[in-house]
Amino acid sequence: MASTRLLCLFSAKAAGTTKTRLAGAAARRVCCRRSVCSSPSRRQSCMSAWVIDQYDTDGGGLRFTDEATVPTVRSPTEVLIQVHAASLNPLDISMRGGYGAKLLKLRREPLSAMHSDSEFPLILGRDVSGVVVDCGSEVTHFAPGDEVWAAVPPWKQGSLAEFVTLTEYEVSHKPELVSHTEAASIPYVASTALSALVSAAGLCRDSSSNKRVLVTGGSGGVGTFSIQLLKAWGAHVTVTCSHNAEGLVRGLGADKVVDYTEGDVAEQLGMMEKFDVILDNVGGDTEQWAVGLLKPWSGAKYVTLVTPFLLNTDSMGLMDGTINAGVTLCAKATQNIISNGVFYRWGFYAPDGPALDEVRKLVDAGKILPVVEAQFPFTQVPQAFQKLEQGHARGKTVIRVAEEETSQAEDLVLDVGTETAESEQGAQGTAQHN
Ligand SMILES: NC(=O)C1=CN([C@@H]2O[C@H](COP(=O)(O)OP(=O)(O)OC[C@H]3O[C@@H](n4cnc5c(N)ncnc54)[C@H](OP(=O)(O)O)[C@@H]3O)[C@@H](O)[C@H]2O)C=CC1
Repeated sequence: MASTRLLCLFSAKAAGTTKTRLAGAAARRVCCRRSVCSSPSRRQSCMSAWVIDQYDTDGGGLRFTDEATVPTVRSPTEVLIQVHAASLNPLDISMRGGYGAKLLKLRREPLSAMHSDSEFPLILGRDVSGVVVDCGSEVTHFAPGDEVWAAVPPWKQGSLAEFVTLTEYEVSHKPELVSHTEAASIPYVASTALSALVSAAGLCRDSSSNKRVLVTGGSGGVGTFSIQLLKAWGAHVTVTCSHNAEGLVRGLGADKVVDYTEGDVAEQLGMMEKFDVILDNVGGDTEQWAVGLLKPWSGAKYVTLVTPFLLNTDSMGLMDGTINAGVTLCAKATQNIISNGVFYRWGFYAPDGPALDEVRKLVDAGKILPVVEAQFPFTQVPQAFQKLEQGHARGKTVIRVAEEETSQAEDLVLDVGTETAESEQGAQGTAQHN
C-alpha cells in the first residue's frame, strides 16, 4: 500500500473554528496546563478528574474535581501513566447510567483508602494515550518517560483523569507518527475489533486475504477501525452506513457501501455475493436478516458486539443473568449451525497490550488512520458526553487531558464542504488511504 498522509479528521468546533482539519503526522510539543510533575518522588497526591458519585440515567452526574487521589503502583507489574488524551465510547454513557454495574463491581478492587466497597467516586474513560511516570519492580517492557497507549478495562478507574494505573500486559508503546490526541481514538475500539475479528470470527492477518466481510455500522468507532484493519489484512469489505458517511468509509478502504437509510438494506445486501464473516456493530433486529447473508455450510461466522449479557446481569443478578445469557447464546448458536451451518457468536472487548503492539505497526505504516470526529478540552467533558449522546458518530470523540500544542504550519486544512456543514461536529469527511 502506498503511503498515507491523512491522519485525522476532526471538527474544530470545540476549538472555535468552523473548518475540519487534517492534522499532519508531524511532531507535536506537549504542554501540560496543570502542575503535573513527572517525577514519582515529587508527584502530587491529588489530581484533576471527572467523576460520578452515583449512577444517573438522566444524563447528568459528571463532577469535576481537582482532589481525586492520584493512583499509585500497587503491584509489581503495574505502570502509572500520565494521561495526555482520552476518548469516549458508547460504553461511557451506558456506565454512567449503571450499565454492567453488578458484574464490574465484582472485578473492582477497593477504591478508597478506607477500602470501602463502593465504586464511587468512579472515573469513566476507556482510552488513554500518555507517558509512563512510574513502574512496578517487575515491569520489563516500559520505563518512565515511555509514550504509551492502552484501553482501560471497564472494571478499572478510567482515563478521564490526569493519571491512570494499568498492568504491563494492558499497555503498549504508542505509535510514533501520531499525536496523543490521535492515538487516544484507537485502543478501545481496536481491542474490541481484534477480539471480535480474531477470537470470535477466526480471522487474522494471514487468513483474511480475499475473505468477504460485512461490517454493519461502519461509520462509528469500531466500524472505522475494523474497515481499515480488514483492508490491511487483504479482505474484501462491505459496509452499511448512512448516506452522509459513504465518503468517509470509502476513504478508509471500504469496497462496497450500502446506505441503510435508503431502501431495504437486507434486500440490497442479499443481491451481493454471500459473506464469510459479518461483524455487527448495530445489533437489534440486524441479526434476523444478517445471518442469511453468510455462505452456508462453509464455516462462515456472524459476530455481534451488541449482546444482552451485562443487561441481563444488571436486571436478573449475576447468577441468573449469566445463565440466561448463556442459554440465549447456546440456543442461537445451535439454531444457526443446524439450519444454515453458520457460527453465531458474541464479541467482547478484551484488554490486550500485545495486540495493540501490532496495531501500532499498522498505524506507523500508515495503514490505519485515527478517525477523530470531535475533540474537546478537559474542561468540557460534559459537552463531549452530550455530543456522543446525539449518536451518529463518525469515528471518535477525543478529550485533550493535557493540552497539545500543534504547529499551525504543520497542519493541512481541508474544507469538506456542505457534507460536513449539516453536522454540528462535522467530519463526515474524506479520510483516505492514498
Ligand atoms: N461487546 C463489547 O464488548 C463492545 C460493544 N460495543 C458496542 O458496539 C456498538 C458499536 O460501537 P461503536 O462503533 O463504538 O459505536 P458508535 O456510536 O461509535 O458508532 C455507531 C455507528 O453506527 C451507525 N448506525 C446506527 N444505526 C445504524 C444502522 N441501522 N445501520 C448501519 N449503521 C448504523 C451510527 O451512525 P448513524 O446513526 O448516523 O447511521 C454510528 O456511526 C455499540 O452498540 C457499542 O455499545 C462496542 C465496544 C465493545
